Amino acid sequence: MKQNTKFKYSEAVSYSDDAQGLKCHTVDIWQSELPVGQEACSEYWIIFIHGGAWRDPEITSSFAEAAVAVLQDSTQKHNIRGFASINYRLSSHPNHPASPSHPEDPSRNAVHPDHLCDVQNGIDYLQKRFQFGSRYILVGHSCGATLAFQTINNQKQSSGMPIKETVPPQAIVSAAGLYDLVLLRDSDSEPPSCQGFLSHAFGSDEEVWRSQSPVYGNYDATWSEGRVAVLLQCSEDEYVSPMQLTVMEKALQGWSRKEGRLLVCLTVSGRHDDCWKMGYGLAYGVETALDHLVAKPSHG
Ligand SMILES: Nc1ccccc1C(=O)C[C@H](N)C(=O)O
Repeated sequence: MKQNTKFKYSEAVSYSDDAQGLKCHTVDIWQSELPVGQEACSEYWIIFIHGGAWRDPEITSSFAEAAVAVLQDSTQKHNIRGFASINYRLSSHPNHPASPSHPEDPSRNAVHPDHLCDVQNGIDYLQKRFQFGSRYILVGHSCGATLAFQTINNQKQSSGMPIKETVPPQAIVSAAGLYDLVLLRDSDSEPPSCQGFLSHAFGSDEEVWRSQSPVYGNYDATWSEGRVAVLLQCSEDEYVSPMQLTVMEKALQGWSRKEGRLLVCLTVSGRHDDCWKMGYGLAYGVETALDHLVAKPSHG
């Protein structure tokens, strides 16, 4: 019965085989309880990646809860096979007022590409378990948006830790994204904070910041599965300037020219974190992506 779509919730499912069993190597899952039917080819997994400047211990996988609640009740719910929200190791934040990081804590001392490795491991776990291939939408907020685009650009990265090669998503919904890291630092307000967390997350070599910035991706070459990119900006964002969206829109323009692809930029109301705290902003982005994916199904 369409009206009875229910999603079974599993909290903190481990995606890693490490013996430590770290909480940061887990994913929350909401799985549709409907039997896989004829509509399976129009059903998507929605996979969330949280923000928090790679370091904020108060922003975790649970950031997706409000958007999941909105989407479970939306007209698009029949096109959703499940939701997942990925935790990943954070970078150090020794000055956090309530929970400063400890130098020995393996979950709070990550440096690029650790965050990305974890996200790719989470997606790999979900892809193996649920077999959805490219039929998923990656939804990233703030640095989670950076990570979402990095999963496409870093498929074959060979230096450092091995990164799982996951099948890229058919759509990305990115909200308040950090797309050009050097520009982010250069447009920092007073008192500056970006230099600090960017150095903790990527080290001091700005060439790494540049090469890891989503604006320098070659999406025409690397994202052949991609059919929709929805870029959201928050009208009262206190951290991210509208320039970030402008440069990313430009970076995706060549990719978007191919027939059947959609690049949309949307403005949602509220401050940097309101779009996930209230859920409506992220849900609106996901609904926009699903509208296009389902109206023009690909049979590839
Ligand atoms: N300064 C930023 C610039 C861009 C994006 C996020 C932030 C943050 O500070 C977010 C987070 N609430 C934090 O304090 O870590």
